[in-house]
Amino acid sequence: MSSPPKSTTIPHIVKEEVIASGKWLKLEKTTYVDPVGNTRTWETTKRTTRQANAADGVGIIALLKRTLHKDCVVMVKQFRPPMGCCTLEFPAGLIDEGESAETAALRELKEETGYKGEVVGVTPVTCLDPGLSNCTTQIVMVNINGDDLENTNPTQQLEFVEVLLLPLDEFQSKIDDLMKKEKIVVDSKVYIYGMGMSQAFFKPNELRVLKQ
Ligand SMILES: Nc1nc(=O)[nH]c2c1ncn2[C@H]1C[C@H](O)[C@@H](COP(=O)(O)OP(=O)(O)O)O1
Repeated sequence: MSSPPKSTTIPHIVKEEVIASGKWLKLEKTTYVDPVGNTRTWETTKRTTRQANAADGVGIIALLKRTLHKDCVVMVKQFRPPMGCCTLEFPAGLIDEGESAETAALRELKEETGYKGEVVGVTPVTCLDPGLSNCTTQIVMVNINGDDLENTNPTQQLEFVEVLLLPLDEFQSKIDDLMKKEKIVVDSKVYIYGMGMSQAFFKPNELRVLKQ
């Protein structure tokens, strides 16, 4: 015998109480009503730095294009305190006050890698880890003319960030090689991009036979 259907409600936030706050982050107790009308709580982290009507930060998929070279994705390796080890990530950073995602992306790319790029696309605001935090990002696609004089000997402004160039057509396998060689954790956006690239390069027709 099936149980009677529960009434459905539009889930919504009731209140947000700050439990702890630091310079960069705060922890809140979020009280909300769930889809069946029950009032519940959730532990939520938020950045204190978010600018009005903007994502918290940008991630940058930067493609270095040079004559007689394979196109390479510009990656950064750095020690990340929350992980307690080095990570492999797309260049990224927080959006400053009054900045657009595009401007923040070109600024962060220059700071972290030394390259000067040109924006060719930008995603909508996307969430990063919605079970943990309200943190959002916009991913900005950037092309870098590696033949341009200003990009032939790039000088980064952050000494603790190592720049790695990974060929686009071997992106996933180069990452797998790196992970075998050293203790490094790969950002999930990066690995998923690699899986997508492998699909596009090596199994481009497989998707067509799949039903929606
Ligand atoms: N959660 C954080 N804790 C900190 O102690 N400091 C933090 C946090 N998040 C950002 N920052 C600091 C570190 C940098 O000095 C600035 C700017 O970071 P940005 O380069 O924009 O972003 P990432 O490259 O993603 O660190 O903020």
